[in-house]
Amino acid sequence: MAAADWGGKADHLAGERATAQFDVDGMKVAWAGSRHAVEVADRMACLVASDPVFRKDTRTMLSRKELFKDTLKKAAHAWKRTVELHLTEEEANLLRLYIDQPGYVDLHWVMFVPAIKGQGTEEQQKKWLTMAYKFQIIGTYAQTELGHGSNVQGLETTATFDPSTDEFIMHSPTLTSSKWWPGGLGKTSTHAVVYARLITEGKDYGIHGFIMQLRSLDDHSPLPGITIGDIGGKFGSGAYNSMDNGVMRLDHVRIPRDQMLMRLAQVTREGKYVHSDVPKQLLYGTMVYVRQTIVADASRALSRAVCIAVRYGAIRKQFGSKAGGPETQVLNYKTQQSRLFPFLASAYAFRFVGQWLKWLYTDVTQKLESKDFSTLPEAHACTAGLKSVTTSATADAIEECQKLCGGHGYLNSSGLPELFAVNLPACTYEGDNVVLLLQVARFLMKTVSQVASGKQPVGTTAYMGNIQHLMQCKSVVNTVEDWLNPAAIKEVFEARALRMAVNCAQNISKAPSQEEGFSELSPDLVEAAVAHVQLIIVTKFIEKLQEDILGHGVKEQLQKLCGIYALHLIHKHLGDFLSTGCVTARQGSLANERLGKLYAQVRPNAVALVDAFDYTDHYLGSALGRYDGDVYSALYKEAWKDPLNETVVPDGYQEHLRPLLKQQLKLSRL
Ligand SMILES: CCCCCCCCCC/C=C\CCC/C=C/C(=O)SCCNC(=O)CCNC(=O)[C@H](O)C(C)(C)COP(=O)(O)OP(=O)(O)OC[C@H]1O[C@@H](n2cnc3c(N)ncnc32)[C@H](O)[C@@H]1OP(=O)(O)O
Ligand SMILES: Cc1cc2nc3c(=O)[nH]c(=O)nc-3n(C[C@H](O)[C@H](O)[C@H](O)COP(=O)(O)OP(=O)(O)OC[C@H]3O[C@@H](n4cnc5c(N)ncnc54)[C@H](O)[C@@H]3O)c2cc1C
Repeated sequence: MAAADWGGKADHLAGERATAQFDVDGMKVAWAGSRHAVEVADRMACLVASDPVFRKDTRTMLSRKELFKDTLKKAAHAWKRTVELHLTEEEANLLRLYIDQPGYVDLHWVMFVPAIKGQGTEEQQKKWLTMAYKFQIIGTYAQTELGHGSNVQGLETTATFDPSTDEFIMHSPTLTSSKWWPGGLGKTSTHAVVYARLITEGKDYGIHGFIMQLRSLDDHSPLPGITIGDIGGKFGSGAYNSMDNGVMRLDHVRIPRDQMLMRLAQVTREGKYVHSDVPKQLLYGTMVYVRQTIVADASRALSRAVCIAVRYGAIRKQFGSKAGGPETQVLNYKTQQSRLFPFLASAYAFRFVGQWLKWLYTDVTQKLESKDFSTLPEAHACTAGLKSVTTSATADAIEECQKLCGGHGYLNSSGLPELFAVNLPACTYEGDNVVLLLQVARFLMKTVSQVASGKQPVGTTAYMGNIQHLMQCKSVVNTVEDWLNPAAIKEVFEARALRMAVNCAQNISKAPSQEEGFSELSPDLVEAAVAHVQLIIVTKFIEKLQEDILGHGVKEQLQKLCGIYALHLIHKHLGDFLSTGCVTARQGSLANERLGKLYAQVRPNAVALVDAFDYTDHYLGSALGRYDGDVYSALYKEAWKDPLNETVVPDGYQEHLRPLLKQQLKLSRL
């Protein structure tokens, strides 16, 4: 299908496709998760690619105002098509994804609706979700303030209950309490879930969620007492500037009591605070949900960058043989392969761990519904850790893919600058990645202490129960081939993660207090958390290979990619593996040798492996990553679209360039 908007012209990558040793259709199914997923994604991608309203080839050339208006137009058109075509929720989500332009609808569907679902009572859900589902109201998630983002408990906005009127008074007491960042808040949202300190009967009960109407449903003007606007331009052209991230100040704005989200806690008519018998952390449930979706976003973004760099690498040629033979495709350089193929493997690894995380989230949600809260800490640690590791790796990889494409990768028409700019903030939003890794570390330290007191850990920390073995085992790897054994790979990752966590726990216990020790050792704790999360990713990839995977050669390719993912981490973090005594220097170099062989085996399959992502040229948005590989014509054509090329002689020539040139000419004649 990826050729659908390609039109059957000459395929410059045909030779590359002919060398593939596996069934690309089968790989598409493995990547997407099912045949149904491939089919529905194809249909939605084609729907978007064939609709002129969803064009995005000149997006980076638009002014902020034009870009914002274009986003409003696309969102409205998408909704129109959703209704006209009676799209299912799955189809509508994919439609939004392939439109590929961040906008208020993301916050509406990904945060506002889930916040009400998770924290609203049945009655509140009925009232607000009915309107939200029909887009009669547009909502956002207003948590972060100018002064605090990571420290949610430090938020300053107040919601003070007034029993005389049965209302909350929503107020921003300081400049730093201004809401700052919520997407869609700046210019679009009519409503928001606003997080504020609940004060009743003179007592501060901490942060709670409240539904507030922000703008008139007649003329869109802000309601009395609400000052609201956009926070200004952001990194890169196009990119996240399509989103109206907003600032909001509240001046004693009154809302009815029943607009406090009351599933987790209530305030009675008399003003009495009542907390339900559920963990207070459920207030953070929306963030857990979104972090889980961000892992899937990361694998998608990474796979787009890799697709561009692989296809371009197969087209781009530099230098020939000394004997004057043909020039070399840059993808054939071993240095390109060792930089790029780990990203290819990571894209698949993140995709599979994202599919598993979605399952975990669904499982935990079902347990929560039946009041089983036991798996909540693990769900928090897994979503926080995986969000952090996958988004950081993705942002770094997109930047490296730009370099892998040389100068042309720096052009907007390569698609890479925008891809980088859109995905970079994923390292910050929904929790700064370091802050989240410290949460994982906290969970690990608790687990280590539970293991020490004889409790058997479960789920993703079950390996810690094997402490006697893992603290002293030596890797059995003795030859390059031994690194093909998944059990050998898993063991060294388990041993490294456990030993790093136990080292941290032992060092913390030497500190004057737990808190001081945690703070002092936080850089080590972050590394221990990364080791644990990488173990999860490696494990889930290995488990994926134990499933039924159909299609000629598909499993074999995935085995190679799994090997690359794991072994490149051993190579990259060799210091960890050596210092914890999990591998010897010799085993480290055997891993590297194995890695080189795997790169050579993947090389003839590289283009087909990125074809399996099944991206249309529209979605990829890259002159370098085109399906047909006709890179140079595309680059040439794209250049002429730039507004600078609208006139042959540029604006400003008469005022600035001509006088300068004339003056210099005159001086030279003197
Ligand atoms: C071309 C592009 C195409 C389009 C692309 C479109 C992409 C669309 C995708 C859209 C997705 C997103 C859009 C971006 C929108 C962004 C939104 C936001 O950023 S919203 C704001 C998010 N804010 C944060 O994440 C704040 C981070 N901070 C926190 O989460 C917490 O405060 C934290 C974790 C730092 C904890 O703080 P603290 O240490 O103070 O602990 P607490 O006292 O609060 O907690 C004690 C206890 O609770 C545990 N805990 C913490 N969090 C959770 C949780 N979520 N679930 C369960 N448990 C939790 C914590 O570990 C402690 O446990 P204990 O047992 O006591 O150790
Ligand atoms: C594009 C974008 C969209 C967003 N959308 C929304 C939205 O829709 N709604 C919303 O409510 N918010 C939104 N946010 C806000 C976002 O959630 C916060 O920016 C994020 O949670 C990080 O918080 P912060 O900005 O306060 O960073 P800070 O916490 O101030 O971080 C600054 C630095 O301090 C470090 N640091 C902080 N605390 C610690 C610690 N305890 N230990 C060690 N290091 C620490 C961090 O690692 C970081 O390097 C958005 C942000 C962005 C960039």
